Amino acid sequence: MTTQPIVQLQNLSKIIRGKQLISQLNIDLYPGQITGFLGPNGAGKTTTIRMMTGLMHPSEGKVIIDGLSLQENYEEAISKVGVIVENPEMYKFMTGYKNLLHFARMHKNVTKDRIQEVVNQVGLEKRIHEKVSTYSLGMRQRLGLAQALLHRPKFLILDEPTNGLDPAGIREFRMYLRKIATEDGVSVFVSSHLLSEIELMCDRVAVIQNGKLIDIRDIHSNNSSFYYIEATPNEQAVSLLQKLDINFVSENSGYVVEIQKEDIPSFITNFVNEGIQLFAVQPHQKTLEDQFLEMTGGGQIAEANSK
Ligand SMILES: Nc1ncnc2c1ncn2[C@@H]1O[C@H](COP(=O)(O)OP(=O)(O)OP(=O)(O)O)[C@@H](O)[C@H]1O
Repeated sequence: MTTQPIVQLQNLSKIIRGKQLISQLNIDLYPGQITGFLGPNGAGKTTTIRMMTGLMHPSEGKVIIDGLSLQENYEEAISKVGVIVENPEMYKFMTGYKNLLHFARMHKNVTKDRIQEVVNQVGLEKRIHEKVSTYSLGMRQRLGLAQALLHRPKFLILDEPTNGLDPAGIREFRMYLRKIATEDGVSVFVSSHLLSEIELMCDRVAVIQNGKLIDIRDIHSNNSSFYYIEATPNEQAVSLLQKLDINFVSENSGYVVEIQKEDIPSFITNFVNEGIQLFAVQPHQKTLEDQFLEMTGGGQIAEANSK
C-alpha cells in the first residue's frame, strides 16, 4: 500500500511486575480501512488499547498518530482519536441530541452543523429528538458512534463495539462504519474476542496471542486456491485425487481440494476421462475461524460467552 499509515505502533511493549504482557508490536493502520484486533482471552488487546489511548504508558516503543507521538504530544495526538467503549454511557432521560450537545462541549469547535452532520452519518435523524431510553440497542450504539465522531477524528477505536447486538444489528453497524471509513477516510480499529464480529465488520485482521502479533492479513481476499467439489462415485474420486497428488479434505458431502485456478480445466477433464461425475467445483472461502486456527496453530478461540 502506498498510502501513509495514520497510526503506527512501533515496537510497542509492556512489562508489568516483570511480566511481559505485550512484546514489540508493530502494526500500521491506514485511512479508510477497518482493521480487526483479535485474540484469545488474555492475549493483550485491552492492554494494547490502553496504550493506544494514552491510559497506560508503554514500557518500550511508541504509538504514532498522524505523525505525532502519543507519548510526547499527547494533547494534539489524542485530538485525532475517537473512542467507543463497550456500551457507551449516555444520559437515558435526555434526547439523543441533548446528549450530543453535552459531549460537543467537551471539544473545541464542534458546531451545531457538525452535530447534525454526524446524526445524518449514523442514520439517526428521525429519532434524534427523542429520549435515549426509547432507543433500541443498535440505535444507542450508533449514538455512541456519532459521539465519537463529533471532533472529526482520523482514527476511531472501538473496544468490543457490538456487545449484545444480533447479526443483523452488527451488519447494520458495519454499514455505517464502512460509510465513515470510505467517505471521511477514517481508519477504524475494532477490538473483539468474537470471530464472527470481526468477520462481519472488518477488511483486515491483526491477531495477537500471548502479547505478540502473530499475523496481520486481509480477510476477504479472493485469491484462494481452495475449491469445494462434489463428485460421484466417492471412492473413485478419492483415488483420482490421490493419483493426481492433490491435497484434499472431506467437507459436507464433498471435498475441499487445493488447486490453482488455471488448473481447473485439466482437473475437470481428468474426472470426465475417468467417468466420474462432477456436481460442483466452486471457490472455497476459508472462514475466519479456519484462518484463526491456522494462525494460532489450533489456539483457543474466544467464544461469545467466554468473557
Ligand atoms: N495491571 C496488570 N498487572 C498484571 N497483569 C496484567 C495487568 N493487566 C492485565 N494483565 C494480564 O495481561 C494479560 C493481557 O490482558 P488483557 O486484558 O490485555 O487481555 P485481553 O486480550 O484484552 O483479554 P480479554 O479478551 O479477556 O479482555 C493477561 O494475562 C492479564 O492477566
